[in-house]
Amino acid sequence: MAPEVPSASLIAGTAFTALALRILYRWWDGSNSSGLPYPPGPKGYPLINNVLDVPLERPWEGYEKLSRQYGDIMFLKIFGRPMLILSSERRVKDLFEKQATIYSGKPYSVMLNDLLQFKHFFAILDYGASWRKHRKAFHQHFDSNVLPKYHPKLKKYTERFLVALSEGEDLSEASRNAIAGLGIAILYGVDVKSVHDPFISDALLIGDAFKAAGVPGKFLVETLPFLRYVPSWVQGAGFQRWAAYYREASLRLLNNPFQFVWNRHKAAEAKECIATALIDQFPENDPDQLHEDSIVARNVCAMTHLAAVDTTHASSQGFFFAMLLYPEVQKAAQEELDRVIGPGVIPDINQSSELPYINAIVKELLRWLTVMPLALPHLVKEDHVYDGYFIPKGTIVFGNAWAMMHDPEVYEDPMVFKPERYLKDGKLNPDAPEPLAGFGFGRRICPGRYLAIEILFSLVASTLTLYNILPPKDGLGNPIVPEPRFAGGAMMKPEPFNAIFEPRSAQALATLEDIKRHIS
Ligand code: HEM
Repeated sequence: MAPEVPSASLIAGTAFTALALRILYRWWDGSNSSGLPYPPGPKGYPLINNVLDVPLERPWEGYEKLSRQYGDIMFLKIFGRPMLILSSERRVKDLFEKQATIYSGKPYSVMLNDLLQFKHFFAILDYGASWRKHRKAFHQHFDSNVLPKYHPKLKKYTERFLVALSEGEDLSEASRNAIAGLGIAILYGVDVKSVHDPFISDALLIGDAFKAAGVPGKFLVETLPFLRYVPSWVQGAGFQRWAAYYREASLRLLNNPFQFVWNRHKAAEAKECIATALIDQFPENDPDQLHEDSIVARNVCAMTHLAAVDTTHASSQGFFFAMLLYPEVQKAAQEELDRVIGPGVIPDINQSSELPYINAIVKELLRWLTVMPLALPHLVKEDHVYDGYFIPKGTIVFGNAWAMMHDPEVYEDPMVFKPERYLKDGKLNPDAPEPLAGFGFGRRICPGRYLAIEILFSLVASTLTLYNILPPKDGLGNPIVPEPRFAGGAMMKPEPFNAIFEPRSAQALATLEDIKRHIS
């Protein structure tokens, strides 16, 4: 008997089911409309795809392990959202650099942009005309050729740090005060002495929120955006209450310091700084343009404030921690300082080229403690075919900076802190790899990297000139050397630790006394 002709509704039902199954299968098996495969990656499950493959704790290490199996370009999907992990210089160059027009977007984050309202000063997260204006301002104020004008301030805040150590202040707080104080002075021309000053405290608060929100997979609302409409009183909507708390600080950070300087500048009472330089460029006779430029200027200051402090502070903590674990590195550095500059004499930042070992310590610090191990994600702006693979528009791309800077093929004994790897015949080796992946990639590379390196150089050189950095002792007088343990969400830094700062010599004490006399 001939089979019955299916009714119209049966056809529609069957077609719908077939289509749904096909979509599900594609989601699952990795095929796509281009006919080309996605880059290799773990298979995952229908609907949730690779959710179970995503490492939430120390994700950089988890992805590095996965990439040993799947390769240096690895593709995953999270609830249908494509994600790419690049783990080698070659892949980073090919995509972030050579295809920069496609690979320089920033993913839209519901938590960051909408719930925390960071979108105001994260207009920079977009990749368009507005971003170019922001980026131009960053270059104008942070390229290496303009840094000398900040050197007197760098010296002043470094000296405050050295004195704080001599007075037994908490190491982490002292270095944060110095770095944040320097940032505020450069940006807003204001001298703050403590992280408890409201000029700084909002930035620290926002930094905490940013670090939490930056962990991929931390908030379900990123994957299921409709959750943003759930009212905060609903059971399980703790993320709404969390966001409301930080939202207020984000608006204060954006507006208050800048407005304060603008008002003072109008009264001719502001000190010269980046904010006043930006204000001076405002087109007074074009209200629309003035409005737009004033938003960019606020964003530039707030964004820099936020981007500079926690990162550089985490790196500085990495240095003090490394000195406890590697006393021989400390000795070698002090030998160079005493020989080239003289005992108890703090080198000027302009003498940097005479101190290859100190420079090598800074390089090794940036590699060993990769503060931003997965840097920050980029977004693919259009479909792209690369090396026979299809990479769809909307893919979120991470460069695994940690994996690149701990690749044993490039850095022998990658877990060991070894400045010598950058030296040859007592000089910096021009053929040694540059460990800069921790500053991100391509057109989005950190514009503050030159300043960060100068701050670190200044802290390293001056501290080692004046102090021996020693582990604390137990009741029997035995040194307690900390375990090399690093805390990390989106950012990596050593777990809290203690260190003793012992003035190295009579000359060092005399220098400290001299600083105390002239410091303001
Ligand atoms: C050790 C210290 C620092 C580290 C490890 C660091 C790292 C990074 C990373 C990984 C990115 C993302 C790059 C990308 O998307 O590919 C970034 C962006 C940025 N950094 Fe830094 N940074 C540091 C210090 C600073 C300082 C001192 C400043 C300011 C003076 C600064 C300002 C910025 C800004 C404005 C961006 C956003 C650039 C954009 O999206 O176009 N950073 N940084």
